Amino acid sequence: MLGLVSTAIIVCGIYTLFYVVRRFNSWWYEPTLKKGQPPLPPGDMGWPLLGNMLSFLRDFKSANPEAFISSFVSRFNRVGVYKAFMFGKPTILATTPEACRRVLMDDVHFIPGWPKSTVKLMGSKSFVGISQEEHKRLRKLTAAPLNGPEALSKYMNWIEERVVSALENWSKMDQIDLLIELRRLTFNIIGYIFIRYDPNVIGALEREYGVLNLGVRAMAINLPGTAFNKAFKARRNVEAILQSVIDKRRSGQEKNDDKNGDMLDSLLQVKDENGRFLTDEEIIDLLVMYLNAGHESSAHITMWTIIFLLKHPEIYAKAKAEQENIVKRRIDRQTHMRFSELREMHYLRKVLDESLRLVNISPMVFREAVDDVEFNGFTIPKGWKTQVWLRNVHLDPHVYHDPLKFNPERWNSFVPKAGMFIPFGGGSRECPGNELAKMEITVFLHYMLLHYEVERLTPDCQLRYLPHPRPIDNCPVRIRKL
Ligand code: HEM
Repeated sequence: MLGLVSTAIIVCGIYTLFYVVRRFNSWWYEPTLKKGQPPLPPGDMGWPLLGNMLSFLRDFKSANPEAFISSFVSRFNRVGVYKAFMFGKPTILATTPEACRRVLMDDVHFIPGWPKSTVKLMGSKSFVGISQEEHKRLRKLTAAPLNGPEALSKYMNWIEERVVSALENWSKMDQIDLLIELRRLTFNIIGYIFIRYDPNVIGALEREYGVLNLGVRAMAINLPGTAFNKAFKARRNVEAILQSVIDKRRSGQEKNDDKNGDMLDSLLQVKDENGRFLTDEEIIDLLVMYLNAGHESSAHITMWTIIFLLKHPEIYAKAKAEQENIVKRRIDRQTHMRFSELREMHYLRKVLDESLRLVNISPMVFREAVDDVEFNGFTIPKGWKTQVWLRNVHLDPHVYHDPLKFNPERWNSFVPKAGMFIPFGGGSRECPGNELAKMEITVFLHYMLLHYEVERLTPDCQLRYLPHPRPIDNCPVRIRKL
């Protein structure tokens, strides 16, 4: 009898302890709401300190990353917002088009809320760390010279030259790791736009970025051997390289031979309303961020579009036929692409949109609520991080029919409502390189489809989803000229 009682006490004790530990984050972090205020969204704040990171990492290391958000939807219904605890902070997960749109478009109540690791690696003076006013000013300075039609038409032929020469070189090699080579190519392009072309500097930077990027979505644990620690060292090396580029440019030792100047020239010359120039630290942080954001995603999306095309020969054939028709319609013997031809590539545009929808290079983007915000009968509390789950919106069967199917034809009649198609984020923080990225990828596909045959050597390779979705072997391929 005594034995039974003590067993019951131990079981109750373990159960109570488990319950207390499991509820700890809620008790500790959830604010007391004012009378009449809607409740916090439903959800699960996981374990103390770790929160939901273990299940996030488990699902994103599995073959089914969708399980992470699905577990909230199945337990708490499709309400669009859930409470959680991620990257060491109480967090709201926004998962439907309506919720994502609300957060992305509301600059008054939401500011950037990137994890500490991202801010440390990109720099507190880059877009992920500066105030809204400063952000507006620097966006204005950098976005149009990068992404506006005039800038794009200026960059197009240079990009074309790089693409043609890369494909030619790759076709002479037995095989290449497609992602690694595409990354090199896109880094050359963004490097040229920002600091013009010095192959040694660009090559050294590109190697450091390979390491830096792996730490961007990692926990900010700076211990020897962690992804964050290695990335932090790479960031220091990048800083040193960029500082020497700036020093040479300031001292006139190294002149930019293009009379129009590059982005670094603009950043060195710009003054704010009080006549203050940007400091080297500010310029370096901006460059670190732009050079990173400006090559990784474009390389990944190009690789994935090629993978999808190879998997679907009928779509490949249609995309190729469109490019052949465009070339046939040229009245002169012109061999270069024309900027206006991009607008004629209706089918390729659908192929690209479908890749962007399926790949979700950034599963989510990060904001923070600066005030209590009401959404859908719930309160998003002031000071909480808010993750906008682009990935979930794009792969949600309530939004897209048969969402895991690569089907460019879906774009024939489907016009997405606000918040339904957000591969470049949205609002004042929407990707400032979106048109440049689409142009780079389109130019690449134009030449690949017309003049090359690509064979994927390991089509069944396992995938990895963090920090970005990719085959773990970086997609070896053989490329042959037709
Ligand atoms: C297919 C390629 C690309 C994809 C899918 C992509 C996606 C994104 C996403 C989702 C964001 C976050 C937006 C938000 O917070 O609402 C972003 C931000 C950003 N992207 Fe891109 N991007 C791509 C290419 C580029 C390129 C080529 C550049 C530069 C030339 C670039 C520069 C940036 C910068 C600087 C930001 C931060 C913007 C800010 O906070 O104001 N991206 N991108």
